[in-house]
Amino acid sequence: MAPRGLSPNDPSSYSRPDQIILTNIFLALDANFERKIFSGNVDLSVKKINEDVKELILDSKDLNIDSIYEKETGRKLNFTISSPIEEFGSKVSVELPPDAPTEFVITIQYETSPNASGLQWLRPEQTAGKQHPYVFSQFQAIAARSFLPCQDTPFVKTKYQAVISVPDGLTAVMSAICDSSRSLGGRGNRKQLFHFVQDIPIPAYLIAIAIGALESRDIGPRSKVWSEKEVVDDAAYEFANTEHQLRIAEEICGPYVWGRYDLLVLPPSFPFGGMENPCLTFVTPTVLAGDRSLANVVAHEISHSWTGNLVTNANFEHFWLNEGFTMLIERKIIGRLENEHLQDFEAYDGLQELKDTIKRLGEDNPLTQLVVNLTATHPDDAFSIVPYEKGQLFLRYLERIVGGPEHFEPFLRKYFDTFKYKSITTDTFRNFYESNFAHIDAIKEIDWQTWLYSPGFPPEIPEFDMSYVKVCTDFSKRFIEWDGVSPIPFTDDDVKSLRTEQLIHLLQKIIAEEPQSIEKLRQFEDKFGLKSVKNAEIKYRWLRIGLQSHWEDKIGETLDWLVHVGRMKYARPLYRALYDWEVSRQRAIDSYTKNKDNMMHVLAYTLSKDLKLSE
Ligand SMILES: CC/C=C\C/C=C\C[C@@H](O)/C=C/C=C/C=C\[C@@H](O)CCCC(=O)O
Ligand SMILES: [Zn+2]
Repeated sequence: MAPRGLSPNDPSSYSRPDQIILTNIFLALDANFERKIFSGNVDLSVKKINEDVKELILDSKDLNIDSIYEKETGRKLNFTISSPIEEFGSKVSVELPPDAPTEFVITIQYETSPNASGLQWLRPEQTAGKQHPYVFSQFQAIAARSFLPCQDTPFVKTKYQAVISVPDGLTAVMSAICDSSRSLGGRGNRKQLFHFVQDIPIPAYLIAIAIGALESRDIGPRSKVWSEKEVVDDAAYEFANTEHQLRIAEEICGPYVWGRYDLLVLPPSFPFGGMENPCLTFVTPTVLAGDRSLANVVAHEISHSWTGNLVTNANFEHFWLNEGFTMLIERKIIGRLENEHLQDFEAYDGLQELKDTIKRLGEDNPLTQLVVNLTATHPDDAFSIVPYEKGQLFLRYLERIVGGPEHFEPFLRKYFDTFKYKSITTDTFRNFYESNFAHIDAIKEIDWQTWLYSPGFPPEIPEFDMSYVKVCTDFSKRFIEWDGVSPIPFTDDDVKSLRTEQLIHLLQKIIAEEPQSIEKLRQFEDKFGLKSVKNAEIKYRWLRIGLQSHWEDKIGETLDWLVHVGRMKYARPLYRALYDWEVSRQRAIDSYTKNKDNMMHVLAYTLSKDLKLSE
């Protein structure tokens, strides 16, 4: 448990941007794969808000800080580093010279730790090509402080530039524009330099880096896909609709300001489906289904170009502002890209997952509120789909109250335009909505208090178009009522008639049912071709169904899969299911213990709690 930080703006940060605020970050770092560290300098430009401020407080985690000095004069600055508070890291207090001007630059010489919570260093054998090492970052929510000393709060947004030196033969990419004219190594050089510029102010959690044997393919006028060469062509196929999605997003949200929209497909230990790093979305290889059926992850990350990256939650208590809006825009993109039935189908599917999550967490659990209190809670411990799905339901409700998309979408564009480059809280959004729709009487009936601050189910569930749901409900009923002795109640045509999304939904429905007999599951697996299924959303649900029905064959299959796949969305529920069954519990713990050093920190940390190995 961490006490609320000193910051009045953010319980997860030590920093005091109300006193003195970062205005620019310049990183000059060397990537050392032997030692698994970055080392070098960061120049932090700062601006006093209070002229009497005596110290600059920065967040850090496991950083080895060598020296801090004023850049212009070279004067050394005294600093102290507090003892760390668990996952929150240490407070770095830098003494400011009494005559420091209002704006100045400090240089910090430092190196990261091999255990940096925001970085994963992979040995060559852990990569697709097996020849070269790889490192990637995941800084949301508060792991940027393990890469650089900074004000690690989304309240603070800065531009950044970086010069990264990497071993010859490897390529560095960042959440910025690469200045390729300056990013040259030269034959025979041991190291090559990559230069990056991010000219739009972003919070520290959106700084991102990956270095590996990367190749790229153009997939549109402003997009490339990057990955190791073993997967780059599959990735280019899967994401071929990116430009189309970007154009639809611009119709809904306004101009795309980030210049490039590239994608990086990471190794399978990447812990999330996607991460909206500006200019370069990071994406898990588990979305490479081979049939573009999981491209909604890209619609989601594209949406973040406005929701989260332009208009940002001021701290992670207001995370729903990032994710609820993103889910809304994601589904609007799907609606226009495909059809409105699918938009509603996905929203309905999300509602089922929300119900399961609220049931699991408990209806009175404060973490099921839209706005949460993170005073004593680490953001990683608060993370769930609640801000995503409950947030999206709230926005759909707010949209309906004011007369539907025709009125709400122009409002959304105005909202993005008004608050672009800023970080805001829920109150700012509420005031903006209420003043924009002051002429609509119906808004008086909105129960903001319950929607925002009450735990449990949302006060109102919209009516969804059920065209795609009906067949899933019918299939699920047929399966559940089937005795397993008579012939399986599905024809080959039935199987072919289902869209991938419907099969996923059908499996989700079966998860919510009582355990099924293994004989039924075997026949279902054959009929629907689930044994060697490539689609990770299907595989994950099928493994869950197998485990909850105590099908022993599925224990080994699950553990084998999870040795490589670190996506939290799959790994956590599957590990929990293994833990819940006494037959698989010890095997799950043994497998976790053996593999945890190969997992990204956020997964190892949350799994240790799921497996009751830590508090
Ligand atoms: C109320 C919750 C408060 C704070 C949570 C914020 C961050 C938590 C941290 O664990 C990082 C989350 C990063 C998420 C990135 C991408 C997601 O959208 C992926 C969703 C799951 C998936 O598809 O794999
Ligand atoms: Zn998101």
